[in-house]
Amino acid sequence: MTDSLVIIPTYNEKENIEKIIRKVFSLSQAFDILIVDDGSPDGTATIIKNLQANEFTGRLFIEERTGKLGLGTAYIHGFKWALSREHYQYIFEMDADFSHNPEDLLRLRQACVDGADMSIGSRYIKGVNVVNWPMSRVLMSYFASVYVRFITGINIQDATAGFVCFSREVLKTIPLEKIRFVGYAFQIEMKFTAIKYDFNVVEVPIIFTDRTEGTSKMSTSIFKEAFFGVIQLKLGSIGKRYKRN
Ligand SMILES: Nc1nc2c(ncn2[C@@H]2O[C@H](COP(=O)(O)OP(=O)(O)O[C@H]3O[C@H](CO)[C@@H](O)[C@H](O)[C@@H]3O)[C@@H](O)[C@H]2O)c(=O)[nH]1
Repeated sequence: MTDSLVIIPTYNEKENIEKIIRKVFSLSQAFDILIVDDGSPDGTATIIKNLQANEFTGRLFIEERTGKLGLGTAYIHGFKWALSREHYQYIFEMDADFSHNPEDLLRLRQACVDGADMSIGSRYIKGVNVVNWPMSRVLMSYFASVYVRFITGINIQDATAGFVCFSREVLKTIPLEKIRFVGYAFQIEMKFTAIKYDFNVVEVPIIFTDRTEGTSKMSTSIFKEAFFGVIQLKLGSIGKRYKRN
């Protein structure tokens, strides 16, 4: 039984999903995987269920939801699933499309073993480590983090990062039912809230490589949610007490 669970949300990832599952299971550290699939019309779930039944029973899990409900709620669903199983001490967020290198799971885990409560795979600690994104997307993502720092005051270089290791304690403490954002603002909200609860959040440098298979689900509404969401987060935190039980 392993203490580490990687949660991977999926929507139409049939080109990537089998490869990423095999890669995670080939690592030197044992990880379980939970996929949260939103009824992908391309049949992603069928691929996962076959692997689960034929090769990876007891290590690979799937939660299926009916329809595209967003990245944030997929992770909240996965976090609750993980918390209901006592043995998971390190719970990860990772994309399905290899933009996050699964090898880096080991470094993220080690940062938490060494004392961090939450470790973030960060593209912007030492310059800009993004491969194959158009310049417009790099600039948007980089300046999104500058904007988040400016408005919220949190000292995180990569505020929208989606490659994260949480210690169990962080997910037990953050009131998950109050996390309100569903797109990339969700990533900002989780980091902001963990810092407000005074957890030790560290950034680990990674190289982010844009997907070569499948398509991004980034949209204008997700961008807008993040832009205005940051202001809402800041205003909503004023006068609020973040007290651990
Ligand atoms: N279940 C579910 N999964 C989803 C949904 N939307 C996206 N996903 C899954 O979430 C992962 C990331 O989605 P992408 O659409 O590939 O994200 P991206 O545009 O490459 O965004 C990257 O950059 C963002 C901003 O920096 C990051 O916030 C994000 O995590 C990711 O690393 C993929 O595994 C994708 O299948 C959804 O509504 N439901």
